[in-house]
Amino acid sequence: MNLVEATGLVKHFHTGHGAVQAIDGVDIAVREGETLGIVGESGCGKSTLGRLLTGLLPPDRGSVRLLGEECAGQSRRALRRIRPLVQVVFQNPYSSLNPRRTVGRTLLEPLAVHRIGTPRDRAARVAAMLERVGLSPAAAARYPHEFSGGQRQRIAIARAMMLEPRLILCDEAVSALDVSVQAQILNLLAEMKREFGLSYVFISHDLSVVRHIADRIAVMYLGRIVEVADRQRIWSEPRHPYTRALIASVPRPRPGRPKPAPVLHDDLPSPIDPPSGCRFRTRCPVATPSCAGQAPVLEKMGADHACACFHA
Ligand SMILES: Nc1ncnc2c1ncn2[C@@H]1O[C@H](COP(=O)(O)OP(=O)(O)OP(=O)(O)O)[C@@H](O)[C@H]1O
Repeated sequence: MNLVEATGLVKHFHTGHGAVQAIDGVDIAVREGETLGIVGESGCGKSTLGRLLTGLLPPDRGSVRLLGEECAGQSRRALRRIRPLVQVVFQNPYSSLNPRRTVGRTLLEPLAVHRIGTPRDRAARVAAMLERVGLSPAAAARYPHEFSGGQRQRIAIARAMMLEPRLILCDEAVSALDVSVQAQILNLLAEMKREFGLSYVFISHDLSVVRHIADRIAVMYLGRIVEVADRQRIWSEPRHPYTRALIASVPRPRPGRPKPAPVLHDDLPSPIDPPSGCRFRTRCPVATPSCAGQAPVLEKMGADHACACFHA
């Protein structure tokens, strides 16, 4: 079953330089209990898509159905009912936690806003959740600056869990952490998913991170999904030249070997004036003149695998 179903999503941001085509024709679903990874270079539209899929941002066009309910075009009041089911963990726990509030107050707040439980129940829930994420209940009396980066991300996860959500958007949630701490947080997220039957939309520019946590991976390029498949298939049988380039650029340290040359040399073209037809064609090693015409659409390449490339 699908927890989220998005079709025909378009989101442009109007700036002094023109309209940024952040999302331009995306169809994607998030299945119940899955982790959907979204990867792509910085500026491809990952965060915008994550915010659209979780109802945090309204699309210009298209539909987002969350648990069967249409989010697009709904009033704030109507959205308030489904909001608690969707929570977010951002990249930077330093800025996403209020430095002037104790951890306990931060965790209590969502319960108080939604009038859940008595004050005593709420305090017990906070203590239990702190323990669940690997912190002491005594952490409730302390302030964010007293914790390390990894601990703060545990607090952010605890806060996201307080309202028993069905879906958590993790936007570069481990990108600011050291590799060993990243692994601990990824393990915690995986445990929480199993235990609470959660789904995640997991956004990262780092394919090697997404590979560890995602069940399915959607690869984005300039506002569009160019390939989507289960994680093994994306890794072992990538069909889109952009996916191949991303995989080739994942560093695989081999002692004594020189570092490979970068695969994606040029910068991402401007999302204000993207290339016609296939948007990747200006950087693509297999592009032909016909790629400048029609834009390729996602076509089925096998079970649970789709790719938008004329040469796939
Ligand atoms: N509020 C906004 N106003 C104007 N442009 C925006 C806004 N939000 C995003 N953009 C632009 O939309 C495009 C997609 O941004 P988005 O943050 O979704 O990409 P991303 O892949 O998540 O990149 P990053 O990893 O750098 O956040 C970028 O060109 C960005 O500058």
